[in-house]
Amino acid sequence: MEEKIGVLLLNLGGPETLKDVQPFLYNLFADPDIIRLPGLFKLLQWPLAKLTSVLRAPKSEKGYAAIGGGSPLRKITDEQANALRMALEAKNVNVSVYVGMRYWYPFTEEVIEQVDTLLDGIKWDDKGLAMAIAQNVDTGAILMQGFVNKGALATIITSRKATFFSRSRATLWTKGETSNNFINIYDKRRNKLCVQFSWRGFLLGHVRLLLVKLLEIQEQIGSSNIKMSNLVLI
Ligand SMILES: C=CC1=C(C)c2cc3[nH]c(cc4nc(cc5[nH]c(cc1n2)c(C)c5CCC(=O)O)C(CCC(=O)O)=C4C)c(C)c3C=C
Ligand SMILES: [Fe+2]
Repeated sequence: MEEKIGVLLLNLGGPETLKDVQPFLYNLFADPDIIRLPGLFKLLQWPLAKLTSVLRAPKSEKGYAAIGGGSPLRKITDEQANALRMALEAKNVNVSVYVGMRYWYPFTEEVIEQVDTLLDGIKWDDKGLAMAIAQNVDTGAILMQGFVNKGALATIITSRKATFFSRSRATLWTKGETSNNFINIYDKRRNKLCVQFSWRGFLLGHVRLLLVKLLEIQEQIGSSNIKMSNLVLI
């Protein structure tokens, strides 16, 4: 059996939007490795983390607003992961590279869980690719059709943005990286947008499966929660 190597790049994470700043600071201050209180004062760790994060958030938000509205840490770390993945693939190393963060998304624990299950369940073609179609959950309209490799899929999981593998340029590209018109992927934990993955090689064999998937999604999150902007990546 071919050896498979997984590389997990660990970083701390940073708030991606201004709304993330206070909960991010809470995660940071609640960690005794960052702020350690002696003896019984330990019991105050969480209330103090809450208080200081709320007090500090407005000033930090101003700082983040000045640099584009969020931390660049995740983008930089994702880019490092992609560069590493491509460099190892160029050396014919069968590798999957992931990013996990300690204080913000993608949280390390989640990444480990999701990535394993998903990547192993996909039938990759002989070039390591699978067809991916982004579809509006509500209207059924196909928005985007492309190919993904393991790297693109890992990026989708960690960045929550539809990312494809460009066969002509042999690189990953995230839809919207120049236009800012991203296809966002649902994250149950934040209850934001809707996503379901299912991967098959052929578009035609897909339609029925897709309908089944849609029904499943509606059952899972309740049709009232599905907005026009909700997308499904199949
Ligand atoms: C009491 C204040 C703070 C301590 C102590 C502190 C220690 C500490 N922080 C990191 C890593 C990060 N901190 C980040 C942002 C950040 N940290 C604080 C405060 C303390 N950090 C604030 C208020 C903020 C928000 C930004 C700001 O307002 O200045 C980040 C995120 C960086 C990003 O890209 O957004 C990281 C990462 C460590 C490792 C550490 C002690 C070892
Ligand atoms: Fe800090």
